Amino acid sequence: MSTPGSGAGAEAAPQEVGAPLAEVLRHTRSRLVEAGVASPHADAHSLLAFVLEIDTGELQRRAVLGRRFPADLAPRFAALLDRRCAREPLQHLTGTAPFRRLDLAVGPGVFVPRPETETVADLAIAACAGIDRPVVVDLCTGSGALALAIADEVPGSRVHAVETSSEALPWARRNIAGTGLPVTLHDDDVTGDLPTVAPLRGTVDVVVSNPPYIPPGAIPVDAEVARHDPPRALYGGGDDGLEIPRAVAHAAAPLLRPGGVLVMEHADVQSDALVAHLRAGEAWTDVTAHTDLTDRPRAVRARRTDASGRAS
Ligand SMILES: C[S@@+](CC[C@H](N)C(=O)[O-])C[C@H]1O[C@@H](n2cnc3c(N)ncnc32)[C@H](O)[C@@H]1O
Repeated sequence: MSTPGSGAGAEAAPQEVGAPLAEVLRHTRSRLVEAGVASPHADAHSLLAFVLEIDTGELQRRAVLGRRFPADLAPRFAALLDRRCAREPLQHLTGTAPFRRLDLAVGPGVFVPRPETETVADLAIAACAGIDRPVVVDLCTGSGALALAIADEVPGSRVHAVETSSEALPWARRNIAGTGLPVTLHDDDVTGDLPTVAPLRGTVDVVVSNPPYIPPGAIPVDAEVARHDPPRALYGGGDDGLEIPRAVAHAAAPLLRPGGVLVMEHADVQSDALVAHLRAGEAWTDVTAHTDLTDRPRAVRARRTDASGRAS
């Protein structure tokens, strides 16, 4: 079948002739398959639902699938489909990314929050259990995903978010304003002294982070990631990609109170190295590796010792 954007004289795509939505979905899915999109079925539903301004759930209903595509929406849909086939992230096209109970605004300049980071949020939220009005710091916040999820799910929490990228900061600001959740945003660099959060030193209950951690040589395979996630959000620095994660641990130690908890995401191959790094220092105890939903070790959790090196 010919496709929109495939040149002069091309056969009209089903949406251009007002075909039933089921047929438009099939056509969309096959274009996405041809383009090498990893999730063609889900993306076809999301794109079509987005343009029709309905829920993806509604698109599953037989009565809805039999409806004809509104011809006036065809140019917009064709343009979005072409962009998705050129491997622009779906979330940049719809302008939002779901993260736990939130829909966050995302686009060029900010990292798109990933489902696996929801497990990291779980660990941080669990670490807040039983603490009255816990103080939480999210280092390398990007869109604000972890900070906002914790503010949303831990009532009474006082959450601070740190980010250094001038391109990412406006997205975090926008999400904080859009959700109305109590998160304080700091423009600061985790590789420095973090003066903006210095007043919190020794008082923080939980530090959470999904920092950049990809080693320099490991080019992401997905075009969406390689071309559209900001390089600063991806590459962790050093031969092993752990320069920034180590800086995060270094910055977290003075912020946390004795007994406070650090939770940090990393790549599966980095688990042993990061666990060993934290165990080697005096700042941490109870250092444990945690798996994601596919059972790969993707996060480390550690407890702050007291000044004498004991867990409090
Ligand atoms: C992998 S992204 C994660 C964003 C967000 N935490 C999430 O899970 O969606 C890493 C973030 O760290 C930020 N970052 C990189 N280096 C930093 C630094 N030295 N200080 C503070 N933030 C930094 C990047 O700009 C990016 O937003």
